Amino acid sequence: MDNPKLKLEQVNLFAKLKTLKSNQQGYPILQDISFEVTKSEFIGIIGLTGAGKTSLLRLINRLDEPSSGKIYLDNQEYRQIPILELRANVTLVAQESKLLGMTVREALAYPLVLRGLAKQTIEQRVNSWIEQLHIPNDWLGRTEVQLSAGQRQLIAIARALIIQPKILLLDEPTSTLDIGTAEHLMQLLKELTQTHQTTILMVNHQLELAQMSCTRLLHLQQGRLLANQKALEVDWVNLRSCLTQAQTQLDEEWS
Ligand SMILES: Nc1ncnc2c1ncn2[C@@H]1O[C@H](COP(=O)(O)OP(=O)(O)OP(=O)(O)O)[C@@H](O)[C@H]1O
Repeated sequence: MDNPKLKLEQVNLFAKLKTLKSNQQGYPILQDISFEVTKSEFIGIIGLTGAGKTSLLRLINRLDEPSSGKIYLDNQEYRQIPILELRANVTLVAQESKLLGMTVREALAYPLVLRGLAKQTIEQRVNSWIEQLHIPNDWLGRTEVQLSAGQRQLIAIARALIIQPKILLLDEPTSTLDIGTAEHLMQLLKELTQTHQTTILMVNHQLELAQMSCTRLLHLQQGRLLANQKALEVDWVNLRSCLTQAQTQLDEEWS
């Protein structure tokens, strides 16, 4: 793959536990992860509970550092990139997002205010995303406590889209959305990879949504990359049944 946008090279992540002595290593969370992602790709990240999906997104957003191995953005090693510059290009929407006591409209505008954009530009961009995401007007004056989990999730996604990052990291973005809203969002995100060359990495347990949007699938199993496959080459029926079976078994072991 020529000139990859994002590249992970033999990345390992071990748990940092307070109880460990200085010469001890925590248990492995991610092991020997290597892959490359180019512009405009829509990557689905799947795997059972605890497979390491969120940990992987956190590393790519540099909320955590790899214990060993390297991550590159446009051939520049992550640690060489100033953190604010990195986060302006690589934005994470976590599973739980906060609106910091602002109203929805204020929260949507805030990242653009921080970037010093003109008031009119901010208003135009905010209104455009409100329209594209079908956000009803009566949500705009509400604060976090007046929103449902699904409404909060959609606002968090809107806030990330408004920044227009080069790489968008989504951790289970549809987990609390109704199916119609989820499908509409997948369609919008897919268009964004084409119109803005945005690269998307999305953790999603809902395989049918990954199937409708993703161009490639990364399958994590117990912290290792089990498969890195083009979406068109994935046997979705078989994958769905394997994952369901394995998750049931895992749930039984834990109960
Ligand atoms: N801060 C941490 N310290 C120690 N262990 C952690 C930490 N965060 C995650 N882990 C462990 O790392 C493993 C991977 O967790 P992670 O949250 O990345 O999984 P996941 O695939 O996102 O799971 P889920 O689908 O349940 O969200 C789990 O065994 C978890 O217990």
